[in-house]
Amino acid sequence: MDPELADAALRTDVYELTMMQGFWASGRSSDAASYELFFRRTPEHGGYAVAAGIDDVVTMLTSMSFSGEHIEYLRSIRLFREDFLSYLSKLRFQGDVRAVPEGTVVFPNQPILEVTGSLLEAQWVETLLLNCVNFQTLIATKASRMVEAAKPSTVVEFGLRRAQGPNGGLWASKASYLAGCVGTSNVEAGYRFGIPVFGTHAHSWIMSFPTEREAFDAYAKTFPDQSTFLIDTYDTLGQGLSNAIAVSKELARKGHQTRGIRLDSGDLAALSKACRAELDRAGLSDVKIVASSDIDEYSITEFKRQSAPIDIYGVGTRLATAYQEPALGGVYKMTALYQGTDWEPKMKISSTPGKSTLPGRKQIWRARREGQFVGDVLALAQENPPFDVLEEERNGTEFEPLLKDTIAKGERVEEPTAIEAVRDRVADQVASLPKEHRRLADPTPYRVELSHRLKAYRDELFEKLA
Ligand SMILES: Nc1ncnc2c1ncn2[C@@H]1O[C@H](COP(=O)(O)OP(=O)(O)OP(=O)(O)O)[C@@H](O)[C@H]1O
Ligand SMILES: O=P(O)(O)OC[C@H]1O[C@H](OP(=O)(O)OP(=O)(O)O)[C@H](O)[C@@H]1O
Ligand SMILES: O=C(O)c1cccnc1
Repeated sequence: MDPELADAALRTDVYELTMMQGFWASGRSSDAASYELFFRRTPEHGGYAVAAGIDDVVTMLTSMSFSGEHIEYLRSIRLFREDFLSYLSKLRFQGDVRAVPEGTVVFPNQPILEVTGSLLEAQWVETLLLNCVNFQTLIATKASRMVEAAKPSTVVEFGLRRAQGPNGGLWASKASYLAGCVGTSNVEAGYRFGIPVFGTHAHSWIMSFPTEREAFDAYAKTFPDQSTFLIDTYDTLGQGLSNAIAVSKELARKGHQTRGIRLDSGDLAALSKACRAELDRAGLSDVKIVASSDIDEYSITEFKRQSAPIDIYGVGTRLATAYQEPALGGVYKMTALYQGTDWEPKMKISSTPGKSTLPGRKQIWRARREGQFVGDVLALAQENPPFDVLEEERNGTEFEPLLKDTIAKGERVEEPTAIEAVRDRVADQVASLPKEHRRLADPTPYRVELSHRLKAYRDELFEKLA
């Protein structure tokens, strides 16, 4: 198992543990509750998000337990009763989880994941699942925006060195790959997840030789079929480009093929045009142009507008840190409580518009017509497909329930999906979302409706509580 996922029992806020002791001490350890994870707003006012981190949550929930050392530590902070610590040492997550499949395109206020189990267990897992799904969804969404902007060019993720710590770097590489990046520079991510790794070389390589030409020659000698020359250390369109062309021609004479050149400063659009023209003139049309340096989906759009012939974008900081909006505000809220014999709906009422929650266990029904998503309906879990809500869409429309059983009584329902299959799913999901919801500027909001029963349920409970 991935070491990041192996030891998650303490990946929680201490208030979860104090509440757990409270439930336990008041004899409520086995009272059941249902919670759902959702976010209220897509990052950067985008039209969609790509759900990620779900499979990792399933792995953590089905394997986590408090070790002897964990219990020792909890004892040392003098908050917990000895008999409660003994209870914790045997605790396993035994609840149920329903979730959208990893890589599903999702929208605000939809339950991405639902936990149903004892109050105590559902509280235990809150923080770790928010930590995992919020970050990976944030990065998968950011990566998807960049990959969409770059098409038909491709995006390689270069973020590890400026990511938020080693775990931030690792999960960013994974989320970026499943959202459509073609690879990463992060060797640990390659090792852990089987993601293709790519790389060029640094300015320091050039600077370590007396001349740029010697640096290129030495690299070409070591990697005759794998070289991408960084040409901007001294004079991009002067010696940089001509050295790269000379070395590439020599490689070609010996039956080898230079992969590319990399531009890392200056006007990347103008430079890429000049480089493309010179490379083509030299018979090196197969040599690709890689651009890097603070690139994001906005500058990629700008490069495209300027018809920059950039084949590959190397994107680091702004992807791995989701630079413009570095957190997804996903939350975990109680929707129902099992009281004696029946489920009782729960909702939080807020004076802030949009912050009240929707009560009850739910299902998301996604309508597709001719392969394209036309809208979603949030319904109560036990409802039949709410065809009546998207009435005008009914002809030829297929409704698919998005929340699937992923954990049943603490056991994984299905093996995790291979990363390549998740990547294919993301590609299919994003392609199924009509273009107007995908554009960066003022995307048309995707249609998400409530079923009549869910609306009535909410209004009734609101009347009762307000
Ligand atoms: N033609 C272009 N259109 C839009 N953005 C561009 C274009 N060319 C470069 N950029 C972006 O402009 C910024 C250039 O920043 P800046 O001038 O600070 O750095 P630089 O050219 O990389 O030089 P240095 O590496 O010396 O800091 C980068 O974010 C780059 O991606
Ligand atoms: O700009 P980002 O999107 O984060 O992409 C990664 C950046 O990291 C490297 O620069 P760095 O200055 O760290 O090393 P270098 O000396 O090899 O250029 C690389 O040259 C890119 O500019
Ligand atoms: O391989 C590269 O070119 C690379 C890797 C990490 C960061 N910047 C560039």
